Amino acid sequence: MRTPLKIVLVGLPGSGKSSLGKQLAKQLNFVFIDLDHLIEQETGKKISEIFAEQGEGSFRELESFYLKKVLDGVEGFVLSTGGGTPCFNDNMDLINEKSVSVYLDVPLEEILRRLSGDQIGKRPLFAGLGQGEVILKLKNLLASREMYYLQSKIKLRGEDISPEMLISELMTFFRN
Ligand SMILES: Nc1ncnc2c1ncn2[C@@H]1O[C@H](COP(=O)(O)OP(=O)(O)O)[C@@H](O)[C@H]1O
Ligand SMILES: O=C(O)C1=C[C@@H](OP(=O)(O)O)[C@@H](O)[C@H](O)C1
Ligand SMILES: [Mg+2]
Repeated sequence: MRTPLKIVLVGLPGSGKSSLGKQLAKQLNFVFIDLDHLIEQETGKKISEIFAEQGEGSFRELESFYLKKVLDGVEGFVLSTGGGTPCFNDNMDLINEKSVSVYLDVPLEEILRRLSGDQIGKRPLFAGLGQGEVILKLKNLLASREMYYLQSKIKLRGEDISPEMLISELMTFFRN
């Protein structure tokens, strides 16, 4: 595999971008960047506070700004985006121009299992929703976002996508 690289993970909330990104970066000895975490660090505010105080529009502007900054930076990183990142402004085009994009396509039932409990409260898009409403929200998000996710260079489907699976797909991608 040609290294170093820029690897960007995309997918629905709960698909495992943040968790898998961290593990993948460790295995590849790359820098790990979580876009939400970076925004929180740079603004000194939680994502939920930005949504509540400034609205989603402001969050999307911040998200595009920091995405561009990371993509323009030095190679050798894994970037975990937020679920909406590829779907606003020209973000998906930029991601594909500057990196190897990977779509984590996890079945909705599995995402629903993962997003129960404390995980919902951390995600403003799901705040205050009951179980039935969460599945409806996920279905709606997938319907409107899949067209962006599917533009990814690598697509992985499964309930438990491991760093090893991803590394194997990356090697195939670069062989072809
Ligand atoms: N492969 C997996 N199997 C089971 N649970 C997982 C897996 N990957 C992530 N999770 C759990 O699902 C939740 C959401 O994962 P996270 O990495 O934050 O997703 P994302 O960043 O895509 O929203 C977390 O509680 C995490 O521990
Ligand atoms: O899907 C979305 O629009 C969002 C997903 C979140 O990230 P995760 O996908 O890591 O939950 C975070 O960026 C923000 O709450 C908005
Ligand atoms: Mg995340």
